[in-house]
Amino acid sequence: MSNYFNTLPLREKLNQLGVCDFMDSSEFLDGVNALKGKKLVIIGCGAQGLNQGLNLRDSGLDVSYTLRKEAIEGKRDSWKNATENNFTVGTYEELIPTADVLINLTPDKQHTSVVNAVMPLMKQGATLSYSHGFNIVEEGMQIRKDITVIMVAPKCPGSEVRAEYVRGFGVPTLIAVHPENDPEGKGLAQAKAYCVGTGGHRAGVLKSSFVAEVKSDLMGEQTILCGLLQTGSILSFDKMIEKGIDAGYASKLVQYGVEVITEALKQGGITAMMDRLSNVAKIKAFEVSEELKTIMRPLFQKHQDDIMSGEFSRVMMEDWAAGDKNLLAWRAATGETAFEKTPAGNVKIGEQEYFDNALLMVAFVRAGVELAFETMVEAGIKPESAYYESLHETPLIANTIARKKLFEMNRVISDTAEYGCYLFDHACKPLLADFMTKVDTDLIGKNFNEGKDGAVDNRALIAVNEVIRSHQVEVVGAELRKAMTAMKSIKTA
Ligand SMILES: NC(=O)C1=CN([C@@H]2O[C@H](COP(=O)(O)OP(=O)(O)OC[C@H]3O[C@@H](n4cnc5c(N)ncnc54)[C@H](OP(=O)(O)O)[C@@H]3O)[C@@H](O)[C@H]2O)C=CC1
Ligand SMILES: CC(=O)[C@](C)(O)C(=O)O
Ligand SMILES: [Mg+2]
Ligand SMILES: [Mg+2]
Repeated sequence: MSNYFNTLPLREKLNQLGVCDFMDSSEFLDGVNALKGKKLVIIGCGAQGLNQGLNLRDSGLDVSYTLRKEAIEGKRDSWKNATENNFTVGTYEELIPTADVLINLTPDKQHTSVVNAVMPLMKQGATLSYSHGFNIVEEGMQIRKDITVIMVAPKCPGSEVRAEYVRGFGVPTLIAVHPENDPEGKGLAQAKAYCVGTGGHRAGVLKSSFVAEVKSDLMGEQTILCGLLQTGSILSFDKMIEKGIDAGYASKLVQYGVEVITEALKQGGITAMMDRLSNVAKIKAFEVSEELKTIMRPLFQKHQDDIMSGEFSRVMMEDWAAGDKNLLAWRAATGETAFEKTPAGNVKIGEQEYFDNALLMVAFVRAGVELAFETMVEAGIKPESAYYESLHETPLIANTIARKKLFEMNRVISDTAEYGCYLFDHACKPLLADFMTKVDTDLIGKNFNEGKDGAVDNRALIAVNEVIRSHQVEVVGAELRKAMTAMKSIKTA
């Protein structure tokens, strides 16, 4: 097997990277019909497996789970997840031959061995589905020619796939049919129905490609979504401790602050988030974020370049082969950070205080979202896709941090995302060392407006507003949010 993307001629690479059609709600009028009465069998019952299955069942589809023997015999968590939710669970031999659609929701590092094990058991003309195209794109997995291969990739953690559905909304989703495996031409209709089943169609669906999904998904998770939220949280917390801010307060400000701040982002983009600050504070946060963008841009570009060339996946697969040596060491190190070890204090922090006392975090979010968006678009990812992957998903990741800090984020996201998150974090912290020496408690820990009379230069303010509002992520975001009429507010701390 070899990297599928790298075997393509440039013309075809560009062609597949550029596949991105926003699907109008009228495309989903047929609901889940294309899958009604069909047998959906999910392999794996973890973050995506359980939550997608719950949504699909609530949408009227027939869902069961197949697990490896050891998981069933050992009554592992995946077995408990499925049985406690009253799903039928069976071995590969029992369930796979009955599946019309086999949904592979095992970790990416297991895909080659799992797919090789299940393929001989699949019936003629069945469909194999993925929620991330790594195995197809980066490893060049070959699937039997009678099988239809589709992807339905929710742009968010599994827990939030469920939470948004229960709220009556959904999460933006990328769907695709692998061009090498669409023998009957039914892939797209099935992917659309699947998306209705998870609720994705209420938030926005892009007709994408395996290639475009992989090259954007890896970038988002490594940089703004997980990597930078981790770096920003740790640096913000450490600075407050260094400057004598109460540890319980600092812990709470960061843990819940990311959620409060990014909730504004989700509702109204960077503009709404920045508008939560006073005018003086906004100008300051703008300047800080511009500086952060300058410092971090080369790192964002390196991540995107390594993702495009296949270097990232090559190195990560070496770690898979080494029994996840780096992943496990980095996971342990994250657990030892002072931020993780300091519980949120029992102090009241008002909603507005999360903005006023944390300009640095607002600046990190603006810088990270814009950089991820810009870097993806420069690399050939379409703006709509880049928007979902950078701006819309950030609050959905922040929700996991609010629950149980970086531990919870890294537990819920895929191992692939977790690996990339640590990789970025380890490179980013040293890059920001000089910058952080200049940061004081006016930017993180105390109210920036305190002791200031609030006066601003009108022209400076107008110029800052103009830069923020005219950024392409804001323009495309305003358009995409028009389709999000069912979006709900999240109750934050
Ligand atoms: N995590 C997320 O939120 C997101 C994940 N994705 C994608 O979804 C897919 C699933 O990821 P995720 O939900 O994180 O996975 P998890 O790690 O949460 O769950 C994996 C499941 O697969 C089972 N499993 C693990 N190894 C094997 C194996 N060798 N053979 C059979 N079953 C196995 C596990 O059960 P057991 O070990 O008990 O057998 C578990 O139920 C990936 O492709 C990922 O990229 C996409 C978007 C977001
Ligand atoms: C949550 C999600 O979309 C990620 C970050 O891509 C993943 O977990 O792989
Ligand atoms: Mg993702
Ligand atoms: Mg991912």
